[in-house]
Amino acid sequence: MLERLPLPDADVRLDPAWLAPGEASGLFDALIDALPWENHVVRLFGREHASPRLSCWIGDAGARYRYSGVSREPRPWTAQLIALRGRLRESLGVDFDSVLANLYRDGRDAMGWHADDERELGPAPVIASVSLGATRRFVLRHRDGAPRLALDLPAGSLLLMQGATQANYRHALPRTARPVGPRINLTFRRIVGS
Ligand SMILES: O=C(O)CCC(=O)C(=O)O
Ligand SMILES: [Fe+2]
Repeated sequence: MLERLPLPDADVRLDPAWLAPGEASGLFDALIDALPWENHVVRLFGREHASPRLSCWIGDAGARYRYSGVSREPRPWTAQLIALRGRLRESLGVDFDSVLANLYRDGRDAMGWHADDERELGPAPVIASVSLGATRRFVLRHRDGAPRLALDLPAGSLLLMQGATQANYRHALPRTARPVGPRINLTFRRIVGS
């Protein structure tokens, strides 16, 4: 069951057990082999850095997307991701056209503070985030500085961010010194007007 979290100026919902444990681990094993994981290079203050994770952008042929300032053509859907997209349509009534897959190999891999507020996603993006593998902490912070909220995202969890969430909050997946195994996160998105 998706439960709405007590965050003002946002609409964030969490189901910690959206997938059964066996389904989540089967999907993790399938995706780690099936997806063409890449180490994207990001430009920061004029310098190029390998981003601290592997990723892969998948979507319908028309779902062009700008990411780190570069317009990307998506990779084609895999059978597992088509099935998962269908499950999300049933659960949420939302038809996603693309998914950004991230692979955090260990606790050194992370994602910095950002909002998924690219123009392509429209004024009130709906983002469905499915986590597989190791549990990692996810943090949200209001653009005013507070409030902030930390959540653990276990394997099989579904986190939904919609409404004014991206306009008013940023989120991140911090590094951790704790020994943690690999984690896959899938953020399903819908490109408005594509
Ligand atoms: O790994 C996560 O849980 C967050 C990923 C994320 O924020 C993104 O892909 O935009
Ligand atoms: Fe994000």
